[in-house]
Amino acid sequence: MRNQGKSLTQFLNEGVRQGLGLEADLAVLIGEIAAVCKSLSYATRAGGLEGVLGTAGTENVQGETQQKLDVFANEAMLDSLGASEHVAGMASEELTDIHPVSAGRSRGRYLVVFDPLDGSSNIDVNVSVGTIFSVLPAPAGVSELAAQHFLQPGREQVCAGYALYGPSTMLVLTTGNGVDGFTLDPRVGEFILTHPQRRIPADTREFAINMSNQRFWEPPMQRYIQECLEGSSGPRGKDFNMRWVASMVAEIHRVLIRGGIFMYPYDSREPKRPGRLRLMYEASPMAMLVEQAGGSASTGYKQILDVQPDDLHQRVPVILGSRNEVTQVTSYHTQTAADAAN
Ligand SMILES: O=P(O)(O)OC[C@H]1O[C@](O)(COP(=O)(O)O)[C@@H](O)[C@@H]1O
Ligand SMILES: [Mg+2]
Ligand SMILES: [Mg+2]
Repeated sequence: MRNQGKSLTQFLNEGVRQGLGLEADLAVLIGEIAAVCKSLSYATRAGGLEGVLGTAGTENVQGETQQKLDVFANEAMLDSLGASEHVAGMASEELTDIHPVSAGRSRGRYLVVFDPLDGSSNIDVNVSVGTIFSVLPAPAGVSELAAQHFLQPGREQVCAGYALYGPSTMLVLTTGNGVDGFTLDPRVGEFILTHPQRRIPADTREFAINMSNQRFWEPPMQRYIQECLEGSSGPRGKDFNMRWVASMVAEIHRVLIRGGIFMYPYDSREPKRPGRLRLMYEASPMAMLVEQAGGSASTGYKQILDVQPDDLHQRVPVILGSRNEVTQVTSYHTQTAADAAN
């Protein structure tokens, strides 16, 4: 077994001391988020032993069936971060409305938005799941926190990250200074820096998309995937590999480790819904991580981090990962839009 590296606590303390834009109260908040993720890792690991598998028999605001672990993870986040003096309020995939935190004390400086358990269709089949979080500045001097205070574009995030509950548990985060990955050492119960300053290679031969939706995609996406499938004998002149885990956390982790492009594009299954993934607690935090690691994140028409949310649970098309590949897809969108305008 290898020796211990730097712990998350040491890393955060150093970040604050070096004045690299990491404020002391944000560092404390990140430590608090990490602590909840640790407890969720243990719950996920216990699986059937603790009776956490299966559906909860309820639906969330989006009409999706909640798994027991969705509910448990949501409550764990609300309970733990509700006790933080740095949090003014929270919003979650599993809550219809915002969850203000104040109760008799001065309001914290941050809003935390999260997907408490991402990939919940994978829980019962023992495949990787995770927690995605986004930290935004809280408004100063408002008497009552409202949903509109959360509706900030991803560029405003002061921290974004995820915990991945896989063969090992990892915490991957950015505060705007690159992307660092930590592995939970189960022997000491600490997150240890194992993947400092990740960089996503600009080129890739690996794509991730749910191919079962192919007939519902727009022409630029049809073209891009068709060309990937044609491989070395097609216009791209190279063979591609495909992956689909159905846990965004696991897909983005793969992209951060070895490159690739991940897409959940617009599709016409439900025309009023501009995509499957949620902007505020799936797309935006992942887009910040990917951009901070040198990759790119787009809806096809604009950078995800520039999308102004108009609803907490807003959906958005997502195309992110290796920079040159994302550029290839967006160029097809731009071209189609230009052709339609002429
Ligand atoms: O059903 P599909 O198309 O495979 O959807 C998979 C996508 O849905 C999600 O699981 C949605 O997340 P939740 O489990 O938090 O609802 C993403 O992680 C993933 O990319
Ligand atoms: Mg999710
Ligand atoms: Mg979820």
